[in-house]
Amino acid sequence: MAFWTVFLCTLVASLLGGLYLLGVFRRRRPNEPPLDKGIIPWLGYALDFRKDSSGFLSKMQRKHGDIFTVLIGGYYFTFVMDPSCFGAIVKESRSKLDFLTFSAKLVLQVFGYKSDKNINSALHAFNTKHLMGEGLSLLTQATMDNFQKLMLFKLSSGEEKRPWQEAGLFHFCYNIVFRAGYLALYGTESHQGTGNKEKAHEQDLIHSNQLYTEFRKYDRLFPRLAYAVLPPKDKVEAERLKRFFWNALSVTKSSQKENVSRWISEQDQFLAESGVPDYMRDRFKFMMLWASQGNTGPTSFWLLLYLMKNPEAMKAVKGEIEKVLREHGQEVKPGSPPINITRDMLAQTPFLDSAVEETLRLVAAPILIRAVLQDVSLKMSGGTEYTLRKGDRLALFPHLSVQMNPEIHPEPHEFKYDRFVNPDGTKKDFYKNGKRLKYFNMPWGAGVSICPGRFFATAEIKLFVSLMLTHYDLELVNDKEEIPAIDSSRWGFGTMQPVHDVQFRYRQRV
Ligand code: HEM
Repeated sequence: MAFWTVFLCTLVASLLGGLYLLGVFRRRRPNEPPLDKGIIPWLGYALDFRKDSSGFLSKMQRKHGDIFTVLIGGYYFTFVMDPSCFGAIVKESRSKLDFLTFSAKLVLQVFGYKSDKNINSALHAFNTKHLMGEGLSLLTQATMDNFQKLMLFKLSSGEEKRPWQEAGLFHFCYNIVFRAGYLALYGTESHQGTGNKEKAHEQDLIHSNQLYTEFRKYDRLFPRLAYAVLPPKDKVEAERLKRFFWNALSVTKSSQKENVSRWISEQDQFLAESGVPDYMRDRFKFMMLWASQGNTGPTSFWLLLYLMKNPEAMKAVKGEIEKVLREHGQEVKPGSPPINITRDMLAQTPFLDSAVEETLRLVAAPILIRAVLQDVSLKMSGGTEYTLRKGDRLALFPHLSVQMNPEIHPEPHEFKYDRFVNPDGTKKDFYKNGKRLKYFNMPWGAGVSICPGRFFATAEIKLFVSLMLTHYDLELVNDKEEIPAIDSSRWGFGTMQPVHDVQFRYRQRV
């Protein structure tokens, strides 16, 4: 009898526990945002969210308004779509809204990197030192040198025209920008041993191209890897690719490189001094490769495509670059050396800046996530105050709530190269309901996790596009071709990618 009582109690307790975990008992409390658990226990809206996050969130916003809590794969996410309270969220103390809890899980899953809170905080100093300020000039110059190596081939006579070549624009931009960025950050082949500079240079071209090819394979698997929904065959491939990168960027291989950026070398040295084992340092470098190279190439593609589809924008941006070059005594003509664009010169291009920002507005779509460590209260612009529940996650999707919001950016689907600049070159202000907004474009995230590479990324994109416009003749193979749609399986992972490539022709001028 006693046995059956214990058995039944255990069974009931397990059943209740199971139902609790599936979210069956969760109810909306007073002052909490509307709660929507969907119809599938535990999974909730995971399938809809993964298929097309933007479409799903847009539907939820229409149904519930500017704040709502949804169940996605066992977690309750509260999405806040009202930009006027982003400031309060971003500034909330880390003891209440924490970025690291969520990101630590993700980076372990996708890069095999086990992060440590103290080390993470200490690494921020290297970002400030080398990706901003003085360090940025060095990196910009290194990137410029590598772009020249990859893109500009000297003609012996300086007279005859090179033939037209055809390629996929997305592939072309991603390939070149990835390789220039990779070589600038992770260093070039050492020629100390052989003394043969040409051979080392040749090796850099081959090696960086191989790395790009493997990177793209990983890139394609990335969203499903992050959602942990890869089928077994792709899982094996993802593991192979991880190992490939850990090995290619390993401590042993890096020691044979020269010109390694101080951003990479000093972070690595710090990890070593903090007692992080070699194999984990390799994984860290893979994570940095992903962070630094996964978005810049795709953004350059979109910018170049938007310019090629908008003659007025192309004329303004090209004219601006040529003017800056002229003012610095540089000209693109037969026999002249390739142009050299410095960080100072990049500071004199307000229309190109605006075109970059406009491109990011259209195609950069991160989802910013914080773990709610204590109950938090949040006041919306309409005055209603909500309580976010401890244990849930808070999420922002600025692409929908800010960047494509017609109240902030009229005709949000249009590319307007000068959207962010006044005719006199100063930056424009943006408003919603008559109130000036601080957060009107958020491609880089915000607050503690804001992208530390944003200035470098902008410099890379501007260098690449400037070189393409000044040294190459460019045309679309079919100039009537529409701009391809965005691949909706990648929302939330930074810059979006197109559903297909666009063929173009290019020819180096001189
Ligand atoms: C167009 C190019 C880029 C875009 C759109 C972009 C976007 C972002 C975003 C949205 C985040 C924050 C993610 C979050 O809050 O969860 C981020 C983080 C980060 N980005 Fe970028 N990024 C770009 C280029 C770069 C480059 C070139 C570098 C380095 C050279 C870089 C380094 C990083 C690092 C290290 C983090 C992690 C920061 C942390 O965990 O605190 N990014 N990036």
